[in-house]
This record gives sequence, structure tokens and C-alpha cells, in this order.
Amino acid sequence: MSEKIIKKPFFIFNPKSYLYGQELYDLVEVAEKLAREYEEKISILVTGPFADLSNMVKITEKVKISAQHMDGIELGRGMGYITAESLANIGVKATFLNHAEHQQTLSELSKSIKRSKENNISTIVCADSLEEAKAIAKLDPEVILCEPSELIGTGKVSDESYIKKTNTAIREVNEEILVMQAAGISTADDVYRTISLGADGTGCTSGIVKAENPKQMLKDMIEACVKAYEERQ
Ligand SMILES: O=C(CO)COP(=O)(O)O
Repeated sequence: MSEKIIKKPFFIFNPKSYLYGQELYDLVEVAEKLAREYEEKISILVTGPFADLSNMVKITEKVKISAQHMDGIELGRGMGYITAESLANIGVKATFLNHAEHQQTLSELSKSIKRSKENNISTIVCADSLEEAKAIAKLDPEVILCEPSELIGTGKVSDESYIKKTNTAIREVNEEILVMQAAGISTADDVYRTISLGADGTGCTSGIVKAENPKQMLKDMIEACVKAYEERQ
């Protein structure tokens, strides 16, 4: 069993392929400062391109660094694949799986989740619909990210009924799974609303990388996550 490294509430900054190198590390350092300041109050994760992960791990202590994808193969043949061992070896603590921009079949997902657990890597598995979320919940990932693909990058967020329905459906299958709600999160108010509606965590890509001041937006979103969760308790 993998040791759980993600606690409620959590916030994931997921710069995808928008950023790399120093521009990315500058934001990772902002996230690290906040993770130290709010250590008891929030888990903060940042994903990165594979080539940047090792450098990101070196400049962080409290922020958990996540891969954007991981394959379920064993060590051996597998040209161009990413193994759990290679990520764990450099200190990566989590991985996204089945993102709308890097989809996997249920059978591939099941293998990736198994290999992640064998290597103490937390899994954040994306689901595009209520039905997909229920099917993925049976595979026992650490986090399910409910993220309707059509909202990604639009600045439009899931409606209240979708958030509540998916939160409940996942917890009915397995109450240990953490529920993340995202896609279209573009302001600190979006973060506050999502957590207030019962999500364990949320996150953002374009709302931060395209903001006038990405560092400030990252800070505002993380603080909104802490505030909403405290008020919910
Ligand atoms: O795909 C996403 C994270 O998994 C979200 O993307 P946006 O924040 O740009 O909508």
C-alpha cells in the first residue's frame, strides 16, 4: 500500500507544457514558501514536464512534485515510456493519470495505479464524467480529479450540481478517495467556491500561467483554498 502523502485540503498547480526551466522554478519557489507557511493547513503539489522534475524536487521540501503521466509497464523493454521506479528514484511523490490531454484505457490505468502503489507514488486520476469517475473509483486511486474536458482552459467551471453529484458518487464507492474538482478555475473565488461545495482539493493551469501576475494568482488561490476549508470545518 502506498503511504498517503496528500492531505485535505490540497491545491495542485499544473503548468502542463506551458512552462519549463527557470520560469517554472520561480513559481515552484513561491509554492514552496506557501507550503512552509501553511504547512499544517494545506498540501501543495506542483506538476512538471518530465525533464524538469529532478530540478523541481531539488528546490522543494514541503511541496510535493508530481509527474504529468506515468506508464504501468515493468522495468525492461518499453522505449519512450515512463516507469514508476524512475520517478520514485528522483523523489517524485505523485503522478497524474488519464488526463484529458493524455488519456489511458481502464486496463492501462489499472496497471499504472498498481505500479504507483508498489513505488509509493500517489495517483491523481482524471475523470471526464460521472460514469468514468465511478469506474475509476473501483481502481482505488488516492485522488480522483473530476474534470469535464470541455471546460479545460475556458475559465468556465463545473456547475454546483455536477460537483455535488460527483463528490457523493465517488465517496459512495470508496470514502477514502480524495475528490478534486477542477477545469476552468481562473480566480481565487473559483477556488473558494469549489472547496466550499465539498471538494477535498482543486487546482489550476491556465488561470495561473496566463494571469497578469502568476505568482500573485498562485498565492491568492492557495490562500482561498485554506480559507474555504477552514470555514467549512
Ligand atoms: O486540465 C487542467 C488540470 O488538470 C485544468 O486546466 P485549466 O486550469 O487550464 O482549465
